[in-house]
Amino acid sequence: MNVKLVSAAEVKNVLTFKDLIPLMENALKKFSEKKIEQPVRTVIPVRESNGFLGIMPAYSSQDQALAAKLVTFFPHNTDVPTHNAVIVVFNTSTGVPEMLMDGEVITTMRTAAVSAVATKHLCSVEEPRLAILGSGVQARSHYQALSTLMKFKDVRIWSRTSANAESLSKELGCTSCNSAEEAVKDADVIITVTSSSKPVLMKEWVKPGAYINAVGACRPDWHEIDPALMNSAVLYVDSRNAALKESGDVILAKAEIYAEVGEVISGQKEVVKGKTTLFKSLGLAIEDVMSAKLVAELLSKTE
Ligand SMILES: NC(=O)C1=CN([C@@H]2O[C@H](COP(=O)(O)OP(=O)(O)OC[C@H]3O[C@@H](n4cnc5c(N)ncnc54)[C@H](O)[C@@H]3O)[C@@H](O)[C@H]2O)C=CC1
Ligand SMILES: O=C(O)C1=NCCCC1
Repeated sequence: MNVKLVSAAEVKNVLTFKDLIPLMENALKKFSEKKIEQPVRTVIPVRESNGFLGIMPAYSSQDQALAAKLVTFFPHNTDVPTHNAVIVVFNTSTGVPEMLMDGEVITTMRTAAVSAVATKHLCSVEEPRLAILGSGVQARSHYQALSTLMKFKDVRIWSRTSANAESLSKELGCTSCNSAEEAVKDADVIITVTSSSKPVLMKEWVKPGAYINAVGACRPDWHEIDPALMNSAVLYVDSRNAALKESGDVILAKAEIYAEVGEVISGQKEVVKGKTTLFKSLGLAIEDVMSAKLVAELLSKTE
């Protein structure tokens, strides 16, 4: 077996949001058009660490892309990232494994790119006030991704560790806030990217008509969003099947799913305008598979 290893540095060198955002838009569209082979991910709990191993395969015949991501989430990690991943890329004619690629950078970037796509379709405010709850890897990548699509009137960041919020705010040229309520006041776009298993965003703090990218809380007994907010917002998801199995935000609130964001992109569903709107992101294998194919193509051009 002759498998090419692709490091995180090599992925970082070639992957851009300029390429990734339209690619994720196309991946979400194809997923909701049922053109993708993808089960809901298998999750192996590692209870001693309150973490898990996720197994995420997908295949796109149209793109001749076949791969599987193995991703771990250990929320209490301090010296290493809380999320680590590898992607195995297979030859679609023979099934022979061809690449073993870093999946952490791809996960970091593709997740933010998906939120940027959802924001483009579901938020109509020209120069929004942005609030970010959380100050980790996804907080930074979400700011970077959305900044490629829009300017912000102002940006406020809250984190349970104020020093981390201050540090990221200084890095990005934003304002750090001492409470989530202060951060989201009058915000047009809110991004929740915490590892909290209890709500960090309450309905009464959110301006009517605001748009929320809810990215954390990927287990059925974890939630980031106040159930009252889940039940008052127009709810979009990346995958109905994944949301109904994995999303505590949806399950615990018994919230009604209006549409997959891919159904909006493909024109199967109209956007409901003028109402508080929430996109619940869980992460789809096809996002990783298409990202890995792009990285492989970009790397081949540099050889
Ligand atoms: N939807 C998707 O496709 C993906 C979702 N995620 C999720 O996004 C979230 C953020 O991921 P990363 O930024 O990579 O993690 P990270 O570990 O880099 O950052 C986590 C952030 O959450 C905060 N936090 C942790 N526990 C908290 C609590 N109990 N209350 C309030 N804040 C708390 C931390 O202080 C930190 O600011 C995680 O829940 C992760 O599982 C991650 C990758 C993909
Ligand atoms: O899609 C992913 O990759 C992940 N989603 C939820 C948190 C773990 C990684």
